[in-house]
Amino acid sequence: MRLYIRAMDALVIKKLCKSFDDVPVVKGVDFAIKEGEIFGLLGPNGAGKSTTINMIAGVVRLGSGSITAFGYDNQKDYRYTRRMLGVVHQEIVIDNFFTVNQALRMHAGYYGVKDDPAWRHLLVDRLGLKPHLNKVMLKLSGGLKRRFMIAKALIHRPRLLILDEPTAGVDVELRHGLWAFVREINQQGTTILLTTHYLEEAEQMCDRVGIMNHGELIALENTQALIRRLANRQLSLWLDNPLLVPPAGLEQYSPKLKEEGMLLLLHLPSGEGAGPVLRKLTESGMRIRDVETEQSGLEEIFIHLTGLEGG
Ligand SMILES: Nc1ncnc2c1ncn2[C@@H]1O[C@H](COP(=O)(O)OP(=O)(O)OP(=O)(O)O)[C@@H](O)[C@H]1O
Repeated sequence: MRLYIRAMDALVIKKLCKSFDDVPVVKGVDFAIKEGEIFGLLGPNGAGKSTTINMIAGVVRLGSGSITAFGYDNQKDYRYTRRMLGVVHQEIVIDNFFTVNQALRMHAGYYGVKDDPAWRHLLVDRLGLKPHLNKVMLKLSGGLKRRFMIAKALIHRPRLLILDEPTAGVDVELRHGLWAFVREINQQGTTILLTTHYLEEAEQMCDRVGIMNHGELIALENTQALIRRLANRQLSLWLDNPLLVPPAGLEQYSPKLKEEGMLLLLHLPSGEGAGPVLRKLTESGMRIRDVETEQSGLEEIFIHLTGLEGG
């Protein structure tokens, strides 16, 4: 008999609902995250992502449904789940008059965890906070406050790190550094749930993504599988001889001519290779000098599914 060992669920969300003033903003959301995953919760402004995350974190009261973290109910077993989660909220919340060092030590105590200087130093080091340890928080720049919030969320070594827009308003270099660090702690075993408006980052970072729109989950899939299933590919054909109009019979590929008729652009539907259309064109006598294909990504799928522009 073969034994299958399944990864434990880090988070299980069932039939989650929430209304504010009788207006439903989360409408029956179901999903589960496996331990060790990097999961992205995406959606346009107002889709209900932060409300969902705030219910997971226990800072917004559940409307109905259930949330279980590592097998513990986040209502009944709040004392346990609080220890297992580290949350970086979207709004910057800091302890204005404490220094970075004081605040980090204090937060370990808040979670009932003994101060672990080696871990604290590693966080401080990896998040570039070392030169700022003795500064009061009030005087930190926005980017440094974000880095502090990430250090604070990790100080008690949570098993699930939740990042709600951690790179909003952060410069490109710091964004890369933060994601590299998130990847590193994920490889060391921490499960990650994140939201971001930078869909390219979600595409690169997330094993799976859930897309929310108007309080509902409208897609939930392995990121690359979603892209393969829904993304179109653009085929660019550089021709030997210019065309005045696109060749007949290609309507399904929405043909367009550019570069004074020397470049023919075709959209390949998802799942269709370039072979058949190339054969058809060469058989019709068209001389093709060069071919390029370009795969659209999560951004285009997001716009297609939500009908809205991403970030
Ligand atoms: N405390 C609150 N009281 C009343 N309405 C709220 C409250 N919190 C959120 N909302 C509303 O709930 C809806 C969902 O907001 P939420 O912040 O969850 O969306 P989001 O997907 O995180 O958006 P964003 O990407 O802009 O952060 C919005 O219409 C928002 O105005």
